[in-house]
Amino acid sequence: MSQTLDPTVDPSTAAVGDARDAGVSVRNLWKIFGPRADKVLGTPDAELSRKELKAKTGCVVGVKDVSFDVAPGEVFVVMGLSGSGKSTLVRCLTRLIEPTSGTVLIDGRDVTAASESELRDLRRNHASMVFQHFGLLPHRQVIDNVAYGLEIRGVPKRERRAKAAEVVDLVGLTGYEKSYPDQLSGGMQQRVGLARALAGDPSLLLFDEPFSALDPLIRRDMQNEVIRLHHELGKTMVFITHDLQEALKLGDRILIMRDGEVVQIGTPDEVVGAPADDYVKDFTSEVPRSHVLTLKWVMRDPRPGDSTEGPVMPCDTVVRKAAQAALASEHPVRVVDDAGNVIGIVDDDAILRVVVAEEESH
Ligand SMILES: Nc1ncnc2c1ncn2[C@@H]1O[C@H](COP(=O)(O)OP(=O)(O)OP(=O)(O)O)[C@@H](O)[C@H]1O
Repeated sequence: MSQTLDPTVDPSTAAVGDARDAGVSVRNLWKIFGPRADKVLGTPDAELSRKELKAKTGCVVGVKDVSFDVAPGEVFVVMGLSGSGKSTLVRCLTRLIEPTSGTVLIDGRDVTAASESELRDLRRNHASMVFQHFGLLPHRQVIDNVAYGLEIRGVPKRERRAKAAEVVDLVGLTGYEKSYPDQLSGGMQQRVGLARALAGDPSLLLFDEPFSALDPLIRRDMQNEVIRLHHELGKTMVFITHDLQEALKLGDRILIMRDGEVVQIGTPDEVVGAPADDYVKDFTSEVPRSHVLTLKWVMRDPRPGDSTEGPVMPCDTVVRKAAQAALASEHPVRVVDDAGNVIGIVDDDAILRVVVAEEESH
């Protein structure tokens, strides 16, 4: 998909000035719920575990010192178990929940310093949210649900209907413009929610577990829909899920949260190939590695006597995709970087080790 940021740069130490080019930039974000929450920060209590802090002060840490950047056009997934702080984090981005401290920039604009009217402008025109519960207006037809945000903005009827028709078409709902929400299946209602979010042409889409309540097959369709829309529109997306498969499928990078904190930020292959700790390892243990790991993870250094006749493949080729051609060739695969330089060699047994280990774990 899009270009990812350099994972070796620790976002918590990168200068905020660098963040102006990011689609979203978050620095040292905290949200503490409870009485006198703002008194906790800057004291040793802030270092307590979530459980200890709750016992001592009655406050709950929703988000704890979180920093990250999302590149323009990137799909950034926030993943974690229930209660890990995902919803709080994404709501802090547009201040639907007021952060206790920290900064958030969206398209270079400082959200944390924005006035009420600037916030309204941000939510209407720049950052749209898609929720699990669609929040559709039951007495309005699809077309008017989709156009609702434009209506609030004061866009004339003819213009907003034309724009709504365009996005209804984009999400595959042509023919249902005059239907009412309760005449649609869950998946179709979610498409209306998507269309509504897209109607204002925001640069950023925020998804809060939008597909969790859908049947698995419909859910897969909707994930594919998001991928297709991303290819077509290239918008920056922050997508929350507790489902690792969904995270791996959609994310250019994944942020894994636990108890309000960041445990790891990485590309899907980094999260599966080099989990930051046992928590991430547990999460990823069921993942079919050949579907996620790229040749970069299984190649060895080139040696002088290596055959130069094997197939050439880019280092970001997923092992499963490489397997057939690799195993069919008598010569090992030559792995190349973007410039076409051979940076590694993949022998058959390296491929088989991944594939066989996967078979054994199932
Ligand atoms: N308004 C609130 N007041 C007090 N505590 C809250 C509030 N909202 C959330 N919390 C707490 O903050 C923590 C993070 O909650 P959050 O809803 O962000 O997690 P989540 O990862 O999105 O979970 P889920 O997947 O279940 O929605 C939880 O411990 C939750 O109980």
